Amino acid sequence: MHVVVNAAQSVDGKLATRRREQLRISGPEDFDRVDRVRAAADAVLVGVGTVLADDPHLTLDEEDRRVERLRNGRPGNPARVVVDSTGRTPTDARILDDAATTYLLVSASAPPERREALAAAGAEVVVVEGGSGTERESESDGDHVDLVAGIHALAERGIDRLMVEGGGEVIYSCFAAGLVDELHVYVGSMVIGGRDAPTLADGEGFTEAFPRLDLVDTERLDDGIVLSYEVGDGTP
Ligand SMILES: NC(=O)C1=CN([C@@H]2O[C@H](COP(=O)(O)OP(=O)(O)OC[C@H]3O[C@@H](n4cnc5c(N)ncnc54)[C@H](O)[C@@H]3O)[C@@H](O)[C@H]2O)C=CC1
Ligand SMILES: Nc1nc(O)c(N)c(N[C@@H]2O[C@H](COP(=O)(O)O)[C@@H](O)[C@H]2O)n1
Repeated sequence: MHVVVNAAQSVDGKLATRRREQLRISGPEDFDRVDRVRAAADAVLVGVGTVLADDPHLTLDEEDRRVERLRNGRPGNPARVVVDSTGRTPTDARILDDAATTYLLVSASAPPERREALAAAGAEVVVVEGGSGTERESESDGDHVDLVAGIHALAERGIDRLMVEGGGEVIYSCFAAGLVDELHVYVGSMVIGGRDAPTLADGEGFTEAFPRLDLVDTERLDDGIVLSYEVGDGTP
């Protein structure tokens, strides 16, 4: 599985305001780049925090890209994935419409009635059992789906290339589990501030074994810059 993380942040590293309201950090040029990254992916994954805050759709904006995918024997839109331990995704969330397959990765603690309601609303609910650990961390408590096992379940469903679009809790967990191959960060020319505003990587935070990144590209778009990294093997 190849995992690409993409996010837009302010200069001070925030993904949104302290109120967790969706905020336009980038502009049309960057949204087009994001659309290209989505088009190359088999699935786009977010955490339930992002679904509750933004109600994203996560489909392709450009019809030409959908047509090209169909021509190549792929679904028009990539599948959508929500990491949602207890099944908090609203049944009327935009992500559950019929524009693409939507997988909800829940943990065994998700109440059966929520699983049933979400399946009835169109989701393919996948119960992720606690799996094997990784070199860094494996999480499978009530609030955290084991991402290693979750990614394995997605691979079994034919997903080879996964784009992770946030938010900060899930991005941190992906790094903590050693799953990230590429990181693309759009840095918008603004300051958001706020100690409680979500950042690119929240969660517990690292105190050692910090993931090391190789800067492989920079690109000026809109009034900001895209930084593209490959994730190193952990040696400084
Ligand atoms: N600027 C940008 O590019 C983006 C900004 N955002 C912003 O980020 C905020 C949402 O981010 P967060 O609150 O961090 O939520 P999140 O989207 O990272 O979801 C976190 C939730 O997912 C669930 N979860 C299940 N398994 C998990 C695991 N293994 N690791 C982590 N979480 C797991 C937990 O319930 C957890 O509270 C919103 O304000 C949204 O607007 C979100 C996406 C992109
Ligand atoms: N790349 C990017 N730039 C911004 O300025 C943003 N605010 C975001 N936010 C995330 O994009 C997703 C929206 O998806 P749909 O347009 O609904 O398909 C969502 O996850 C936002 O948090 N991204």
